Amino acid sequence: DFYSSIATLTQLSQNELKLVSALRRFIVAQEKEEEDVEDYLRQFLRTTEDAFHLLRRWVEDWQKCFDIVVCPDCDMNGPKIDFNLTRGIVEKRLGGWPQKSDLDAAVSAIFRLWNFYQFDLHEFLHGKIFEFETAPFTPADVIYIANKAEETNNMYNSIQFLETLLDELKKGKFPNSHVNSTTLSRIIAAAYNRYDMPGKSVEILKECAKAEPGNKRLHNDFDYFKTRAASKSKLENVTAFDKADTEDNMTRDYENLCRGSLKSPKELSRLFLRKSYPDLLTTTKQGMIGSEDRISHTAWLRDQEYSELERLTLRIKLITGLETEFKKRYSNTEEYQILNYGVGGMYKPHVDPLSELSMFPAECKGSGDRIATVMFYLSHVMYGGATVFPNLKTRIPVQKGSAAFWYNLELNGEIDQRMLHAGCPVLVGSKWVSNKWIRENGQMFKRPCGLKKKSKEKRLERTFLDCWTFQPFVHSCALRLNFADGGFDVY
Ligand SMILES: O=C(O)CCC(=O)C(=O)O
Ligand SMILES: [Fe+2]
Repeated sequence: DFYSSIATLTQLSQNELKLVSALRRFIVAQEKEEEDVEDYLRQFLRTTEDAFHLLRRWVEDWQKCFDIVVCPDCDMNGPKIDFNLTRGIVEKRLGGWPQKSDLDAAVSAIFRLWNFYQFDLHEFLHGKIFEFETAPFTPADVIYIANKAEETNNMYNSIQFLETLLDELKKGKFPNSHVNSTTLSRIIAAAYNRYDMPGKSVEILKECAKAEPGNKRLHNDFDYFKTRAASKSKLENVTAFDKADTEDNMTRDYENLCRGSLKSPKELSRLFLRKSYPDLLTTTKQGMIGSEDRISHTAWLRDQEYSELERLTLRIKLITGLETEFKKRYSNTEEYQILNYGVGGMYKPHVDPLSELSMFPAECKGSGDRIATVMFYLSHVMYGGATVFPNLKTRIPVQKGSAAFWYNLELNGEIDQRMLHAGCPVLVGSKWVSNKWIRENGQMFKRPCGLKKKSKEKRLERTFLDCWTFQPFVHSCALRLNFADGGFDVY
């Protein structure tokens, strides 16, 4: 899986440079021999950085280059052998070539981001998302993306992309397009027809049919859709393309919070940690989750691997008043979990307790469930990526060096459903976070349990969800907690 993290995309990008050099060497050698160089190969040597374009190049365009250069029945000369060798080395280094599924994931991410953040599609096609620049799309890219949407039964997205492209083509915003607006209108009309809306197909083609009386194909289509529309007994459901309005309140709150429309005073809290660990994923054991619920890469770090982590765990103990020691058995905490989300990466609403003993790591088998979560934000994200709590209507924006703390369990040990939370999709940037889950074991006198759910808590009762503010440059463990509601504590 190459898609779900910026770290792997960066790897692709770096390795691509090697391929580009080999291809350049090949072209130079061809030119020296005064042999023709295919236009495709020359044009190909442009680079862009976003996931969709990067993956499209790897999955489709590079393949085409290989087919041209390393054709099965042509002689393998020096530069050809060199190029082919480089391909083999790069493939080996990457542990496999990016697959169509990676590209599909990048396309799904485009839709997810557009649905979440509702950026302007017209601007997006020209490489603009809010104030950010990305690579512009060609009409062929947009048609490719729309086809993908249709393949996954998402006609709404498909039609929206195509109609936006048509608008832009008509405005002359794609001057060098190989697709003209009549061809695109026919594509859109056919899509409506597949969705059993031939009336819409007729409407789409009306204008070009008038303007191009001699266009036979167009008129064939037009007549066909007219006949179909006339034979349809009932009216077309023209609202069929409205965005499905089936979302429950929780999902709506989740999306609204991600857009930032429900602000919380907690946003004012900031925590500055002295150290972050941006490069650890590549040096320790790795895993990845590419499920529907979570799109990110994961690594785990034991406290003992870095002395900084041991100190950090001690800090958590001092702040929370909970037992945090990491032990081989009956551990009070889990290893540090490091997560990296790329563009489009996210984590759907969930609660952190695992409930099932079989999912517990060995050191926590007898440690009870995740009583509390401490989550550190290790990177800035340019847009998106907030952590949101739909039931509390609260969001914590990403702020490098800050951390959030919350209890997952009620005092009687039941899961506290208020703490349902989610990681919003990253729109621009790369999000790194780290979780330290604190277990029930050892907290007996630290957070005494009660028989009832709402038994009164002795301390930190205001802080079932907190963002921490570390004043920068405080000495190791003497830190100050700045509660969002104005409270102030010194440890
Ligand atoms: O990335 C986030 O903001 C949330 C992560 C999270 O909830 C988790 O890892 O359990
Ligand atoms: Fe979580």
